[in-house]
This record gives sequence, structure tokens and C-alpha cells, in this order.
Amino acid sequence: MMTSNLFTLRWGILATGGIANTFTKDLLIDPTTRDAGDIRHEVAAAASSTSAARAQDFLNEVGAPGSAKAYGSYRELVEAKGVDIIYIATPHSHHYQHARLALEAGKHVLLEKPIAVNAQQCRILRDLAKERGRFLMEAVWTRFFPLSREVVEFVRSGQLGHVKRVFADFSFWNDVEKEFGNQHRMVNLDLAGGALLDLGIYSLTWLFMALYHVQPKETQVAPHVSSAVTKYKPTGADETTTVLLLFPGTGAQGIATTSIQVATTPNPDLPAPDAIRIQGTFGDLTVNYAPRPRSYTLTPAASQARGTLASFKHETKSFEIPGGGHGMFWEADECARCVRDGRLESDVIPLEETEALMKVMDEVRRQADLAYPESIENLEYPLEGFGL
Ligand SMILES: NC(=O)C1=CN([C@@H]2O[C@H](COP(=O)(O)OP(=O)(O)OC[C@H]3O[C@@H](n4cnc5c(N)ncnc54)[C@H](OP(=O)(O)O)[C@@H]3O)[C@@H](O)[C@H]2O)C=CC1
Ligand SMILES: O=C1OC[C@@H](O)[C@H](O)[C@H]1O
Repeated sequence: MMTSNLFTLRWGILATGGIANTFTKDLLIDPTTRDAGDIRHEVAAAASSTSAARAQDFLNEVGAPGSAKAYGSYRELVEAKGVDIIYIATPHSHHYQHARLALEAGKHVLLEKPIAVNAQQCRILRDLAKERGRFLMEAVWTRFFPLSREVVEFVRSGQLGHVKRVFADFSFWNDVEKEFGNQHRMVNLDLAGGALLDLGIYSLTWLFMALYHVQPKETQVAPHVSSAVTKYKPTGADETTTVLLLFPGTGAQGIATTSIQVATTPNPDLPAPDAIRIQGTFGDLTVNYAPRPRSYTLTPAASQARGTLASFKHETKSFEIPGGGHGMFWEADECARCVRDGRLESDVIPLEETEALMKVMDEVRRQADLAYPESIENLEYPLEGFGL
């Protein structure tokens, strides 16, 4: 149901690849189908670095309104009147350059994951957004699922007792050589490809949600990092990566795994074990799937000596994604509310936490001697060759 205080956020879509398509279709779903009657999204424009015709095809394909403008360069998009926020959906390697382009043009930014390729770039984007008074958020959509919000509150409330350990996996099997070759963004170092930045970020997100985000400031301390990385021989990108984190504020441990050679769900027609396991002194909470979670299960701990200390029962709770969408609209709704309320960042995914997680990925890469080309680790802006 619409309210009289309806706020409209006008979006500019920067790049026309796979996820831009999925995200923009979600923007076009009526927010009232998910009880978000206070905000509205308008797809105002899209840009392709290829051509304006490609941008127009994209707008037609997603079903954008006829009023939406098509641009053949990213610069025209960020300078367009009638656009409030830019959704950036280019490869990892280009995030820093494109986010700077949008912020310097005075636009708010929702930036696909990972926010940048290293923590220094992230820090510069944070500072720039603050200096310009613009909203900035990394598009880790998982955090905005009602299921994820509920899990975080469950952990924060202490109902699991003291959380001591978390396991999280997001791995996606592909016939890598056949499907990706050497140029695909998943394995191409020139695009900052590899399992860690693309998939492992979700495993790390669950560790951070359960072991860092819920902590009060005094125990929210950066984790110690140990890791193992196996590289994809043809390109040197990471293909199977395991990260062990020790959170010194609490002593809790987290294990995040990721791979592009084996899968969390090897066969979608067969059941697979839950991908996330949060273990507290009163029991376990497991979540079925990292990026797009659909159910969680509570298992109270029991021992002969103490019976159960848990206040919860063994139960599985399932969640639908309403409106026929993919589930990316919840993060978009957060952007609209933050911009409406003059908030420059979301407290569901604070920029400080985005940077702390990015530092973990930096350290994993340092331990594995895995660097991307200097041109994309660079802090300079603008650089040639980024469609600017
Ligand atoms: N949240 C999620 O669930 C998902 C997030 N992602 C993230 O979204 C981002 C994009 O991924 P995805 O959409 O799958 O990628 P695609 O390769 O499908 O699309 C990337 C788009 O970026 C633009 N682009 C600009 N420069 C380059 C370049 N040098 N090489 C390739 N593309 C370029 C192109 O658009 P144009 O020609 O129009 O300029 C291209 O279509 C990544 O950061 C990824 O991690 C990806 C999948 C799922
Ligand atoms: O963000 C993502 O989630 C789903 C994956 O298939 C995709 O490669 C990745 O970028």
C-alpha cells in the first residue's frame, strides 16, 4: 500500500552485464509486494561502455519505462540530471575507478561486491563519499534478506549463548577450463578474478555477520588471518581458498571456504548440507546457502549433565522471495531509505566493516603472494582504459 510519504530513488545503471540485468529487473518489481510501501525505485537511465544502442537494448530487455535514457559512456550517465544513485556492475578491477567517477560527479553509489580490489582503494572511496556527502554501499545483497537480518538478531540477542565458531562455504563448481577459459572475469587476473573476491566474500560475510557485526565496539577487533590458497594454473587466480580467522575480542574462530572446482551444492536436484554453521554454547544455527539464503535451522545443544540451556526448539524456518524477484530489491530499498533520511552509509553493512573484510582478503592474498596487475591495484584516478 502506498503512503503519502512515498520517496522515489532514481537509478542510473552503470554496465549492462549479467548482474545488472538481474538487479534492474528487481528494481522494477512493485515494492508493495514486499511490504515496502514507503519507497519507490525508478530506473532513470543506463549506460554501456560499448554503445548507446547496447544500453537501449538493455533497457528494453529488462522492461524499463520508455522515459529511461540510454547512454554510450559511463561519464554521460554519472553526469545525467534526473539520476540520484549509480549502481555499478562492472568487473572487480573497475570498481574503484567507476565509483570515483560517480562520487566525483556528485552521485550516490551502490557498488557491486567487492567494493574494490584492496583495502586502500576502499578507504579512499569511503573518504571521498564522506567528503562529498554522498551515500556509498557495497552491494552484498545477502545481508538485506529478512532471513539474514533475523539470524543476526538471533545471534546478537544471545539466544545461541556465546558463539565460539562459524563455518561458511560458498563454492561453485564449474568445468573451469571449458566454461571460463582464461579470459572470463572469474579467472582473469586483469579483472581481479578468482574465487576469493568473487565467492569467498560471501563466506567471509557470514563470519563477519556472526562474529564481528554483532559485537559491541570494544570487542569488534580485526581478526588474525591464516589461509591456504590453491591457484588456477592457467592464470594464477585463486581457485580454492580457505581462511581461518581468530577474533581476538572474543576468542571466537571462523572458517571460510570457497572454490571454483567443487560446489556447495554439487547437484541442485539432490539435498546438500547447510553451507553455514554458527555454533554457540546453547546450540547451532545453520543456514542453507550463503549468497541467497532460503532457510535456517536451529538445533539446541543437550548434554547428560545439563540437559539443554537453549530457549529455542529444533526447527527449520523457510523464507520465500516475494514478488517473483531474485532478492536484490532489499538492498535497493535500504539505499532508498538511507538517501531519503540523509544517511551516508547503512548500519547493516557499515563501511568500516566492508574495509575490515577487505583487509582480510588483502592479507589472504599477501600470504599467497597473489597480486593483481599494478594498473588495477593502483590508487590513481583517472586511469586510461577503464571506459572513463
Ligand atoms: N550480487 C550478485 O549476486 C552478483 C554480483 N556480481 C558482481 O557484479 C559484477 C559484474 O559481474 P557480472 O555482471 O557477472 O559480469 P559481466 O561480465 O556479465 O558484466 C560486466 C559488465 O561490465 C562492463 N565492462 C566494462 N568494462 C569491462 C571489461 N573490461 N571487461 C568486461 N566487462 C566490462 C560491461 O558492460 P558494458 O559493455 O555495458 O559497459 C559488462 O557487460 C562483479 O563485481 C561481480 O562480482 C556478479 C554476479 C552475481
Ligand atoms: O556474487 C556472485 O554470486 C553468485 C555467483 O554465481 C557469481 O559468480 C558471484 O559473482
